[in-house]
Amino acid sequence: MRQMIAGNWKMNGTLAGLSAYASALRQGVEGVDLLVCPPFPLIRPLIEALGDASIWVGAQDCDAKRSGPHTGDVSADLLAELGARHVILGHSERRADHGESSTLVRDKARAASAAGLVPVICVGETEAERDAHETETVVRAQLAGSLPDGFSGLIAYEPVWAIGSGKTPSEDEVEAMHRAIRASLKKQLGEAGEAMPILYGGSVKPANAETLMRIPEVGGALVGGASLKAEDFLAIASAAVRD
Ligand SMILES: O=C[C@H](O)COP(=O)(O)O
Repeated sequence: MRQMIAGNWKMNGTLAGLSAYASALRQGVEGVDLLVCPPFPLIRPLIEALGDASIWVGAQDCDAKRSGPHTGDVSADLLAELGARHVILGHSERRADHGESSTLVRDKARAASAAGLVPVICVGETEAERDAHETETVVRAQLAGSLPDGFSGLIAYEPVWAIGSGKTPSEDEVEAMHRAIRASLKKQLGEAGEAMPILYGGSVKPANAETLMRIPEVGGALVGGASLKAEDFLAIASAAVRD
């Protein structure tokens, strides 16, 4: 199955740098789905800079409510109107920095789906939870709490300790967690859980992408730091499995 390589710029990127990035990305990579999630203000300019290239643009968060007196928040409906196609939800940085619970993530996923966006829901254990051998329990609980009934979208497994650290789990560990997530998805969603893409995220780089993308049940990557340089992002995409 075609893999998805998604870039999460986090709080990085500039308007001034968009044109060069988009030109480089427009060279593209065949047979792989590409998604770039810049900060909110860059969504529309990036869509325009990418023009007719088959590259999706998404957001890094949305609010759970459709509209109203919520200063500083951004609705899923507005993101969809801007042309965003996906929205990352429940990233560990949102869960940690903004105290987002799985219940809130679930409500955001509902709002995103209602607006026609494709949610990419993130789950993953901290280093302390891993050391306490609680990885599967934590991730199962996050899935149970974060996915609305009838959820349709993607999952990203991101061990928190692997994010931006240069460390990754072993291939066996990644495979075991992706299989555990698949089992949870089937249990929660039935048939819909069987084919739902499960991305891996956490220190994916051009040097390790080929190894990671060939692990069974890995449906692509959610890339942070390495998505900021178009050449690195494309190198990772080149390592993805073709359809
Ligand atoms: O959303 C992306 C992840 O947090 C991974 O970030 P990273 O590739 O910089 O480790």
